[in-house]
Amino acid sequence: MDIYCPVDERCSAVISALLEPLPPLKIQEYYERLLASRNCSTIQVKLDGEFGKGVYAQQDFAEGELIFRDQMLFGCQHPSNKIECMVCSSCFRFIGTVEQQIGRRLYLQSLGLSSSHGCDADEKITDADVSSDTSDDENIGWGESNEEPGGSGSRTRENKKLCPPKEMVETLMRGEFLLPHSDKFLLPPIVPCPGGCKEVFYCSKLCADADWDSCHSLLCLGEKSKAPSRAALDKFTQHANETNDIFLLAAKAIAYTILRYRKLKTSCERKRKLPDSSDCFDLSLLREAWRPISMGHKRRWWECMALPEDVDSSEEVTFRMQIKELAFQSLQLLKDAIYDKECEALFSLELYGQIIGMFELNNLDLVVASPVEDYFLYIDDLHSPEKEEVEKVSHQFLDALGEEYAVSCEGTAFFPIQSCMNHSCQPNARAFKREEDRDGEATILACKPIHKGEEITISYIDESLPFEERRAALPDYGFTCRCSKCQEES
Ligand SMILES: C[S@@+](CC[C@H](N)C(=O)[O-])C[C@H]1O[C@@H](n2cnc3c(N)ncnc32)[C@H](O)[C@@H]1O
Repeated sequence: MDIYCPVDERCSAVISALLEPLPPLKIQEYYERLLASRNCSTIQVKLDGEFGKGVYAQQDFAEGELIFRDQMLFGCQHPSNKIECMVCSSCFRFIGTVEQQIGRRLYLQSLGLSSSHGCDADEKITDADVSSDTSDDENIGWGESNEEPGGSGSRTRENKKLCPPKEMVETLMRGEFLLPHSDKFLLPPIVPCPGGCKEVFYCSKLCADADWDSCHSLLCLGEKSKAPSRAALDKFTQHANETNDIFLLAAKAIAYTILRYRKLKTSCERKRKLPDSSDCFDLSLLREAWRPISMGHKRRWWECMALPEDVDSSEEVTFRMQIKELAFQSLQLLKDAIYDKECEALFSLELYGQIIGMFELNNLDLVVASPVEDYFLYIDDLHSPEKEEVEKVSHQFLDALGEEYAVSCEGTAFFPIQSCMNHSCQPNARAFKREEDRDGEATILACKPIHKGEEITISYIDESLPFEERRAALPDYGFTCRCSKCQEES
């Protein structure tokens, strides 16, 4: 039996209005304004081609040249990755100090929370975990504090990596113990959430305020949260962490639209010198608030999701229904948490499915390299005898961190311009982070010379695969490739 969502029925006219495509000229104008606001004149988004929107070169590019960097609209770090590294929740730069990054990870590792210890990867980490008094040292693989750091007599436990003394890890976390040469790898400070939650941190007040205004004020679990029910929000977040973090992105998109709608309405009322008509719904303002999301290529999540390999095609209908039910469960939890009467249509299963489908079809992996890696590589490059001296201090931490000593920040994000780039199995560009790209922006580089006017394409898959394998990989993106290489090879 299909799922019945009463909001779908009540808000059908508003939902249709929000999903109605804009005329091509309006779409082009939107991207012209977006690119102008970012001072980006090297590219253009047009609707000329075979596959809807596409990105086109406005100048020649040499091989290897930067074409553009794209600021994300919504992004999140994978919950399990939050254990491994601490980054700004807005721009995804690493924050704090190299010592704090190492100390925090060793501390959480000792609690058995690090994924490298096979713990539940989706376990929620809060500042409270980091600062809690762990009196039960029996469960922890600390080295004895009175021994030489990393000395052979240190106490270890089965399946635990050797950890430096607990006191040393704690002083490292508190910034009281400095590693040699760490001053060459300075990071922005840790700025707490303005709402008082211990779930997110920032690199600056600017990032904290921007995220608060954009969506976090409605999704914060702290005391100053504007969410109507923090308890319900907690349940929603737990459900997303346990099932699929794509729901966290969908919540950001909905919170963002509600907050934009409220701001637009307030400024409109001020301009018109109207009294505060707080419950008078204005469809044109909701459409305006929704515009950045309306631009993304969309389909319903449960319809566009590729069938996993372990699901037989005879089970397809059941599988898609289960996915739809999962989305409905998540939506009910979100609705309990941040419901807004005027924006009720955003809590319809139809729009929720379309938003998640948009992330499924367009998202790019978010990867930011770790400064901990830079630090240990720098130490490795030092010359004797300084290298040996420094390693006496640094190696105990490297050993304790283990093989995966420098985990990158990993997550998923939706980028407004990059998501307009079509796929080709012979692409002329690629999304690739250079050494200097240390934040969450997408970086698009030319991988061949590109001439002004040419369409800029990337490959969504490994384009070196043979035709059949490429064809098998693309259903994840919901289409069959019709690029010139595929047309020739088919
Ligand atoms: C990430 S979007 C790219 C932007 C999209 N053209 C738009 O209008 O928003 C991916 C979608 O574009 C279309 N597309 C991109 N590359 C294609 C290709 N090589 N062959 C066929 N369709 C393609 C498919 O509909 C695909 O689901």
